Amino acid sequence: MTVANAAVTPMMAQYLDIKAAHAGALLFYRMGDFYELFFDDAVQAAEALDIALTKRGKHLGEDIQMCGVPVHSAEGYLLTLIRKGFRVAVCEQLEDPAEAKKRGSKSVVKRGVVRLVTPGTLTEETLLEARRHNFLVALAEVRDEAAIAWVDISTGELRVMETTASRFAPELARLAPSEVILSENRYSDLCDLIGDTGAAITPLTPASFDSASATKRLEAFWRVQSLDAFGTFTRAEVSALGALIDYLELTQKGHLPLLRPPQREASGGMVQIDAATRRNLELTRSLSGTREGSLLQAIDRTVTASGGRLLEGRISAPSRDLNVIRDRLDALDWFLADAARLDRIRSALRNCPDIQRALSRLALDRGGPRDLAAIRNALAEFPAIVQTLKEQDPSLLSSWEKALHGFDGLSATLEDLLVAEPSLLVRDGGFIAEGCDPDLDEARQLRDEGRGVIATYQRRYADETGIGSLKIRHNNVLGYFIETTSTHAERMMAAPLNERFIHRQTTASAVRFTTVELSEMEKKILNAGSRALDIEKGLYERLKRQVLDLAPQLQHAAQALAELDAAAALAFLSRSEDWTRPVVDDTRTFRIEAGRHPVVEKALKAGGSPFIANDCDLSADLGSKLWLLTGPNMAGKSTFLRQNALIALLAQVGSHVPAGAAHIGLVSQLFSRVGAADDLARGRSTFMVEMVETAAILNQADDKALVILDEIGRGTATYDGLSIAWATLEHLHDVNRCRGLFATHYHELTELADRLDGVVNATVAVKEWDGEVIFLHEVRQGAADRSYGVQVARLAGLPRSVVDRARVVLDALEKGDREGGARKATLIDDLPLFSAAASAAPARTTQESIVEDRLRDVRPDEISPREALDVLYRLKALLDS
Ligand SMILES: Nc1ncnc2c1ncn2[C@@H]1O[C@H](COP(=O)(O)OP(=O)(O)OP(=O)(O)O)[C@@H](O)[C@H]1O
Repeated sequence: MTVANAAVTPMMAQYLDIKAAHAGALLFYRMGDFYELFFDDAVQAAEALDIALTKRGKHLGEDIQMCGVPVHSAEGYLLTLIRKGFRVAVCEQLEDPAEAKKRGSKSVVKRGVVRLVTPGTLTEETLLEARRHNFLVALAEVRDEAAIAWVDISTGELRVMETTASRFAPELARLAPSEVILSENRYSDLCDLIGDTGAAITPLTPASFDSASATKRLEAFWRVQSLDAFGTFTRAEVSALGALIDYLELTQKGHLPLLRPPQREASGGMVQIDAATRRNLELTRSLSGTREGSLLQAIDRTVTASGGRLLEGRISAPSRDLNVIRDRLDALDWFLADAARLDRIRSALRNCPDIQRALSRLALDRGGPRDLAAIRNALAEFPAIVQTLKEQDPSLLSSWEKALHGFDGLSATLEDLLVAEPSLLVRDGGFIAEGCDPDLDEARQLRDEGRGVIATYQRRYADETGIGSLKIRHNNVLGYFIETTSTHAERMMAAPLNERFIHRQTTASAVRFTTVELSEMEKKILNAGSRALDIEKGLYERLKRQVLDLAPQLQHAAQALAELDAAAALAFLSRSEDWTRPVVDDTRTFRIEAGRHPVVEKALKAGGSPFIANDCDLSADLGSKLWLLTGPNMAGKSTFLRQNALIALLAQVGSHVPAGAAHIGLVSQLFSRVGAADDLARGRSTFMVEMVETAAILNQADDKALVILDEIGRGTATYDGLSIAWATLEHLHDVNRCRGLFATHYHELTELADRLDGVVNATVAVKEWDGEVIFLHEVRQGAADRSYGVQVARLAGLPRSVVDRARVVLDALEKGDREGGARKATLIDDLPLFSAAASAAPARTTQESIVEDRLRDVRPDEISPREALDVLYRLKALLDS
């Protein structure tokens, strides 16, 4: 669209044209050293960034709102805007303003959008989390087929998976993308589902998803005759991949990222875990949404960012392939076998910067000398790593070792040419080492000598004028200039000094001059400086080309480093936390001896308390095996449930496990639910959420599933809840025939153990002593005798009157239950409403018992009179407390 409006200045016309083509984004319009925003963009950005909103001129009679950010600090502002859900079109000047002037004084500098910054297409170090992937996901459907493709352009990873639309939600939960693209036809149907993941949603026209043109687009992108070179893809998969490439072309404006060929992922290859289970087990994020408190955080010992990203991916998608699991376990054991070897590899890896992200920035032309140095520094560690891996045995390790060869030439060139700590940006120069290029050395010498000469000028001018405070300074507007305070202005501007010193500027406190020789020397310095920079730029381009020529090999090597790091980190973890290698096979065994919860154990350890290990056996040759766990609140039921799920998951990640021994028959699906938390944001009640989630399990779990249900049914009236829990257990047992753990406060359910084969009662033991519960955290066979809720409430600090009253009500209810429904009502009616004080007697007994207990330990014959007095005071204090 061209704006033909006489009242509009040429620059404004250009702005409006560009803005019209990028309506959905804030337009960062480059003007000199600033990115300026106008109109509504300015209003939104000023508010989001908390910067000043100003006005400049008028457009169609209205003030033009405006704000701006300096180019050199634009990244920080971009980050804030992206985090707040904006997308930004970066519009640069495409020519030197001098060029524009040549076309006439009114000509506008050519400008164009060079990049559309969106959450899923970031590459800058400052905009990304080092240890997390930044996925852009495409959801595609072609007739009955569906597919999901995802790319992290900051690492080059590209994958695609055939799926069904009903599995979009769990896959999105696994990938936790920053941005999801989909056809605008499906926007309204899928908007909520994607919104739940917190990702930005970008609808595109259906043309972006057209599978026929997608094939051509993909073939052109990888310059191949046919996609068959990468495998066979369904039409939906091609559509999803094509849409990703289309969107990258749209956002990257000609700078295409370095992507590895698409890899197909089979959904059957990994344990299926839905969003609620992930949340509930706090796999990579805790319930509060942060890494803190998650399984990942508790076990991540990787020393490189790419190793960290790989581990997160593995925890999110444990394998169901026995060969994969065994290979990973073998690699881990190889590291464990030799402590020195493990430490050697980890210290070499620690020095390896993130090659994947450096490469991606170089390919997109957003890199700089520091990215070259990152690759150089990583390459320098390769020989030591290869040397260590040479002692290998496991097959996985030998393939990693092979990936690290073939970089000697590149490594030597980077070592020779780059300085130890180069600048971030090419334009800052100074990153090429001395002695590499005679022309560069000469230009630098001239420039530096010139600077030295200027220092001698300053001394000379001070002598000549007799002004000791005279200085030669430099700024971008005037270049080099001579400056004196205004007190000397008159003398400097009168004969004879004014013949030599040419006046340039007067400011409030100073006057500025130049001389012919100073201007000439400045020209020389500038010429030499820009010549040096040009030479450096040329060398940078050459080095970049050399690196990018080896990009596929470097990506492969980077992947090997990440794999090595993940294996070594899990070995290190196993060694330091005393974990064991699990047996994983294709049976339906599930036997864990002395299992622990890695996160709870870590928290307890920090507080100096031990974690009580527990066994669990859900092995079943045929049919179902379910443990029904009863026990008081706070006894450790939820911890026990989760620890068994996590141990199975870790085993299938290919990790050792926090247990004395573990034998896990492959788990296909993992489900974990807790009697619900409210989901008010989506307008669903506690109970509704609980039932929707339970329904999902009952409809999906197969006989290889592991199901963990924690107090299902608690969100409604007792008898309704009990009946639902009862029927759910029966269904899991008879229909799903899965392995599972079911924690409940409904003691009536324990009767099911007599009726259903394969249902076993277990309880978390407590000791009751003098009206107090003591948690033993030991899981034993059998059912809990009662729930101790009132005692636990007391421990929580409920007022004594309330606890006492609760005890009276509980007695009445239990008595009523024994004597029949009608009798219960009478008993409750009979309860004296204000008798809490009267019934406080038992509590008093408790206090006296403690005193008695202490007294029993006192040996009067063995203590001194002084100690006896102490005991007396302490006993008295106990009585009064
Ligand atoms: N095996 C264990 N060894 C030591 N401490 C444990 C163990 N299991 C649980 N705990 C401690 O007990 C606390 C309560 O555990 P958990 O939440 O699992 O109990 P719960 O029985 O599920 O309680 P509720 O029924 O109230 O939900 C934990 O925070 C932990 O500190």
